[in-house]
Amino acid sequence: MTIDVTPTEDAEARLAALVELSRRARALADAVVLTDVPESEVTAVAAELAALTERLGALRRESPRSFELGPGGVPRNVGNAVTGSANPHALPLVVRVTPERTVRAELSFRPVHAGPPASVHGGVSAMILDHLLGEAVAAAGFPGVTGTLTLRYRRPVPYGEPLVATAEYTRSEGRKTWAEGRIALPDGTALAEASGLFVTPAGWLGRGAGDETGSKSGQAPVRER
Ligand SMILES: CCCCCCCC/C=C\CCCCCCCC(=O)SCCNC(=O)CCNC(=O)[C@H](O)C(C)(C)COP(=O)(O)OP(=O)(O)OC[C@H]1O[C@@H](n2cnc3c(N)ncnc32)[C@H](O)[C@@H]1OP(=O)(O)O
Repeated sequence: MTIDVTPTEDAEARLAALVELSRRARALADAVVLTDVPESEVTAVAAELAALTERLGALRRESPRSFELGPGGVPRNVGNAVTGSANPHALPLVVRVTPERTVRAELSFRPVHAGPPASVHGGVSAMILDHLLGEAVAAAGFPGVTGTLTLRYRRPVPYGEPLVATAEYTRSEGRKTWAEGRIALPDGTALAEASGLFVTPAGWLGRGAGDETGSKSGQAPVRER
């Protein structure tokens, strides 16, 4: 796990530029899957993209940004595949912890997430629920990695429509913690439901979630077992 020192203002400005780049890359990806322009135009755009990719690759990190402390010591993960504002693959999902320490995210899937006709790929729904259940166990003070994840797909998940994903901690036993969650229509109709078992790696015990010291993280500390 990489923990950066508190960033400077310049680093924040550069991050804001990366967030904007990622936003535009997402719009590009949706345009790619929906475009109906002629082949010559597709080929021309592909050539421009190759040049842009080369420019970005002129200076590369070894791996995407991971957990780090943002301004005020608040942990963030801007490179994450689900929540990362600086990752074009991410929705990005904005997860809120409720006063009851359950978690909730409002989301809308995009054309790039298509699976069966007019609906979202089941693996994409699973990815979202995996993350949300992981947030729920972390919010309860039992952060961990996914051991098992079980999905029940009740109805097709549409893209382009407002949806709500929620999850909550259910129980804990030693280093194992269980959680449940669902993706639903705004009226609460469940479309996909998940239950999962998360395991706290032994090396995480006694530490704060999101930082090495347990201080200033703004997250629940890893609970005593
Ligand atoms: C410094 C603190 C930092 C905290 C930071 C947290 C911040 C949180 C903030 C924001 C939330 C973010 C949310 C993220 C969500 C996304 C999650 C993912 O996508 S995770 C990627 C996919 N999952 C993997 O890659 C796991 C790969 N597997 C492993 O690493 C190991 O297998 C691991 C850790 C799961 C288990 O390894 P062992 O060596 O610790 O396990 P052993 O000691 O054998 O088992 C302990 C107990 O767990 C059970 N167990 C182990 N693995 C299991 C499994 N896969 N399924 C069911 N049970 C399992 C065992 O049966 C045992 O149970 P018995 O104590 O005997 O009752």
